[in-house]
Amino acid sequence: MISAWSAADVRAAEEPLLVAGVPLMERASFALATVVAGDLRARRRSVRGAGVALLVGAGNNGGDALHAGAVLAGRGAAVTAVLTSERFHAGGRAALTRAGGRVVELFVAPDRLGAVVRDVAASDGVLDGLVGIGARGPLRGPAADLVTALRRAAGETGAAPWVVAVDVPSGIGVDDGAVAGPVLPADRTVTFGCAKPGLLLPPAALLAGEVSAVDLGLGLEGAPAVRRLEAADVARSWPVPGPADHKYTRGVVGVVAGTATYPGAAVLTATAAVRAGAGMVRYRGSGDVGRVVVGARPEVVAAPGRVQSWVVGPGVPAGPEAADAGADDGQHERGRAGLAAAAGRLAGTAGGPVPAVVDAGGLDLLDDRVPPWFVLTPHAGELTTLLRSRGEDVRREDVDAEPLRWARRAHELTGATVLLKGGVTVVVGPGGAYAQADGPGWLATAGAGDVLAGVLGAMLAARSAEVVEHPARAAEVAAAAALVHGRAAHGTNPGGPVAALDVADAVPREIAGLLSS
Ligand SMILES: NC(=O)C1=CN([C@@H]2O[C@H](COP(=O)(O)OP(=O)(O)OC[C@H]3O[C@@H](n4cnc5c(N)ncnc54)[C@H](O)[C@@H]3O)[C@@H](O)[C@H]2O)[C@@H](O)CC1
Ligand SMILES: [K+]
Repeated sequence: MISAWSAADVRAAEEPLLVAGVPLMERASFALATVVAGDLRARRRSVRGAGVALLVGAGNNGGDALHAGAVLAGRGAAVTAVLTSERFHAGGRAALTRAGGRVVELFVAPDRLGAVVRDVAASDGVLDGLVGIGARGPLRGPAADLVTALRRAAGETGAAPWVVAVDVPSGIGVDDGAVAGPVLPADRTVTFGCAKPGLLLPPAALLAGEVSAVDLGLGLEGAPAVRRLEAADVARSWPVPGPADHKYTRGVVGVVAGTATYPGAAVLTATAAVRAGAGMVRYRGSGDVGRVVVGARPEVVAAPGRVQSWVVGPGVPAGPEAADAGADDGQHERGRAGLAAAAGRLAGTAGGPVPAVVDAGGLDLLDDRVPPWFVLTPHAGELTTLLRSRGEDVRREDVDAEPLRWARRAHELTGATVLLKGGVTVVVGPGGAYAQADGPGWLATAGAGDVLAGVLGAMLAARSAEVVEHPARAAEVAAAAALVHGRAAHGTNPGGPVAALDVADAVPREIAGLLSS
């Protein structure tokens, strides 16, 4: 698991160590230099003679870059620091100069920007130490001008140098992942003490490259702001069936999905649930769709009975007009019944509440407040509609710009656990926030969301009572489903296009791989 703490939590954890005289900057900058030296060796065989540019801001982030630059200069690199502010880390500058590095004071000669940009762009490696966790708002002043000019140069020539971000790519929203101004995209981020939320959250996470954390022994306490599950976390909590298990202990998934015109979503959802290890999949939607589903997956039972998680809505049209016009094949009514059962409100039926996955058209069927063991799985457009229906003045662009904020708002407004689909999937529930980046861009294809809903339905059914009793678990299970789904997409055709049904078909092999590694 990767855990990210807020800037304030990191500062609070650093404080006692600094008071005790622990040389945190020395440790951080030496580790940074070691990583950069490794990259330079991998890219051009040797550190000696490599051209390294340091982009240096006013604070300790610039100090880290200067000290790391001094270490690299000591190993024979040709290091140039570009100072963007009249304030800079004096000790770092002195160390760099002693080691033979050069300093360019961009802040006293802004007219040199063009020449500086050419030199930086031609270097073998760039360390971005403009701002770190002390940043206030988007980059401004000479730092912003420099990054803007470097981005423009990269756009014009198509050639961008290797960029290592110091602690974070300068200018990202450290705590919220926002990108409100110019940011130099990094190939790698070397982060200190622990990951920061902005390194996991979109859109900033997409600018961080590969993230490596340097352990500073910070002793962070309390819950992290954002987590990211890794394969081992998912494997550790996977309910591997034992000899005493049977289909009801494995979990039965009830599915209401698709319409007669669009039965594919139902096939994909049911297939994914079967493939993810459901004890049984019960199709509870319209009869016409049910025949298609059973034709595709003979394991599916199209009859009433016990259900341990519901999946409601994939491929079901949204909007009351659809139901009025009969275009929903009566799926809205069946979906409502499934959700009432999941909430434990269905009169006359045995069994208590069970988890539910609510997707696409199912999102229209929700009461104002729903239990936290309901996992809503909207994409950004659907989340916008959901939020607007509850009085929020929000546009799709706002959700794209701040996915965590708006997923959290939807959680607060509905009470549900919210899984916001995207290149990075964000999950917010009573158990906290997760950000998963497991799937390739190729996964953005029709039907992929139906497969995710089926995988999540099976995973919730297997943990049905546990999730209802401890709803904080719902977010973790949802994040785990995103991981399985994303990795299955990689697995089905590494580096190339994927089809949704192929992703579902790759799920069993992916789970076996997780469990055996
Ligand atoms: N506190 C510590 O003990 C450690 C801190 N470390 C480094 O120190 C960093 C934090 O240092 P600081 O607190 O000095 O803060 P930063 O270096 O992140 O930046 C703050 C400085 O940048 C300027 N600034 C703020 N917002 C700006 C903006 N939007 N545009 C342009 N300039 C802006 C401010 O004038 C301020 O002087 C961490 O990110 C990390 O790199 C590491 O050396 C590890 C130890
Ligand atoms: K930085």
